[in-house]
Amino acid sequence: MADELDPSAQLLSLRQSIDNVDAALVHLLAERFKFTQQVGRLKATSGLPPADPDRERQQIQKLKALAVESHLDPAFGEKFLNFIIAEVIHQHEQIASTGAVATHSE
Ligand SMILES: C=C(O[C@@H]1C=C(C(=O)O)C=C[C@H]1O)C(=O)O
Repeated sequence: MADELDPSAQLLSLRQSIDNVDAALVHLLAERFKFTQQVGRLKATSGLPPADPDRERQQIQKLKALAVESHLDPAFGEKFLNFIIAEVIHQHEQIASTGAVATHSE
């Protein structure tokens, strides 16, 4: 257990767990963007608008309830989801106008 170790070993162990969570978040976000890009292509070929405010409101409500259950600040959960959704809408606009999402690799 991390709390049986000296402080520097505890810090290392906790940071390894944080790194694992960060890696999982990146993988989950990459999967989410793969699906949202499919939605973007479907909307573009069907003439649907990039944003769907009703769906966004439903998602925010669901996520805030989940955040409360999970002892996460619901205001933070809302900000986080809105940040992701804004990027998704931007990508949907790009797909509608150019047919693809601009890629960034560093
Ligand atoms: C992915 C969609 O497009 C947009 C992005 C959303 C999201 O990232 O969850 C939700 C609603 C839309 O504004 C969708 O319509 O489902």
